[in-house]
Amino acid sequence: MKLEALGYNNEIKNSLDIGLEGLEIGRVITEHKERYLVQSEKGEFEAEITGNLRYTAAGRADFPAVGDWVALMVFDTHSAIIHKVLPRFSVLSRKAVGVTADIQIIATNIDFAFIVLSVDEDFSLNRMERYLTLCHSSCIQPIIILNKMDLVAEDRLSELMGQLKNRFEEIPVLGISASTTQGLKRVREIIEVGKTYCLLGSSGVGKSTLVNALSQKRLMETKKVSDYSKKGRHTTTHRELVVLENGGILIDNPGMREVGLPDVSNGLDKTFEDILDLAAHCKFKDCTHTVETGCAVTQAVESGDIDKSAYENYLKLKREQVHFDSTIAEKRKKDKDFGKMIKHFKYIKKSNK
Ligand SMILES: Nc1nc2c(ncn2[C@@H]2O[C@H](COP(=O)(O)OP(=O)(O)OP(=O)(O)O)[C@@H](O)[C@H]2O)c(=O)[nH]1
Ligand SMILES: [Zn+2]
Repeated sequence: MKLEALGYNNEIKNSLDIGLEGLEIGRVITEHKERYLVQSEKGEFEAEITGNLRYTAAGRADFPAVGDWVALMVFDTHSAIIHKVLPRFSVLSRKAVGVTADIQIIATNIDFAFIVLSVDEDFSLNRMERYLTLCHSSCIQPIIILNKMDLVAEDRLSELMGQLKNRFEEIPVLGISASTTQGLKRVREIIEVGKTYCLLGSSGVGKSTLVNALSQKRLMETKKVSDYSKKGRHTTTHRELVVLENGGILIDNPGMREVGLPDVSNGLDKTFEDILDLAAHCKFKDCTHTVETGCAVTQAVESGDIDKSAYENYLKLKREQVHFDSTIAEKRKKDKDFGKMIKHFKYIKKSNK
C-alpha cells in the first residue's frame, strides 16, 4: 500500500528531519499495551518503541498513538522498532482516568470529525457545542451528522436541521439514517481521498452503525494480529484505522467513545466567538460576564442578541475549564514539591556522610 493512501502528504514529508535516513515511514493503525501495529509501504509491522524514546518521553502524550506517523527500523518481515513520532497536526485527547491531570491521547492527525447526534432524546445543542469545542481545541474540522431521520416526520426533521444550522452557521449539517442508509450517499461524497476522519457522539446515536455502513462491514471486522506475535502471545486486536472504499481514512477506537471535556482553553473561544467578540466591549478587562455593570455580554443576552442557553453553556464550560486548569496547576506543584523533597533528602544524605 502506498503511503499516500494512508494520508501521507508533502506537509508530513517536509516535517521529516535529518537523521531518519534508512528508516521506514509508517502510520500507527492500532495500539495495545505499548505494542503498535504500523502500516508502511513494505507491509504491516508489529512494533515497539526504542528505549531512548521511552526514557526521554515527558509523559504519555509523547508515546505513539493511533494515527501517528512514525519512523521505524525494520527487523524482519513482521517486526520493527519505532524511533521517532513525527510532528502531529491534530491531537484528540482526554483527561486520563484517575485523579491526576495527565492527558491521554485517543488519536492523532485527524482532519475531520463527524459529530453524530440523533433525532430522539439525544438531540441537544449544548452537547453539540461541547463536541465542537473539543474539535476546535484539537485542530479537527467538525461535520455535524443528524442520525435516525427515519424515526421522525419530515416537518420535525426540518425543524431540528434548522436549529442546528442556525446555531452552528458555518458547520456542514447532514441528515441521515444509518440503518436505512438514507443520506449516506452525501456522506460518502464529502469524504475526501487521503483525509482522516473520526466519529464523535454520545452512546447510542448510531456511530457503529454508521461506521459499518461506510466501511461495508468487512473492513471493521476483527482481524487477528496474533499471527505476527512470535512470542506466542495471542492478541486479538482489530484495526482502529482503516482505509475506506472511496479513499477516505477512518479512525475508530474505544477511546473515542469516552471523550470528556478536554483542555478547552482555545476551543472555547472559537466556539463562542460571538460572546468573545462582545467581551472586548465590557467595561472591565477581567469581566466574568455575570454580575458586572457595563458587561456587553449580559446586555446582549438580555436584548436577545445572544442566545440565553448558549450563554449559560458558555459559563458552565468556562467553570469546568477553570477547574481543570487548577487540577493541572496542582499536579505541577505536587511534582515540584516532590522534586524539592528528593533534593532535600539527597542533601541530608550527603551531609551525614
Ligand atoms: N431507527 C434507527 N435506529 C438506528 C439508526 N442508527 C442506529 N440505530 C440504532 O441505534 C442503536 C445504537 O446504535 P449504535 O450504532 O450501536 O450506536 P453507537 O453510537 O455506536 O453507540 P456506542 O457503541 O454505545 O457508542 C442500535 O440499536 C441501532 O440499531 C438509524 O438511523 N435509525
Ligand atoms: Zn462582560
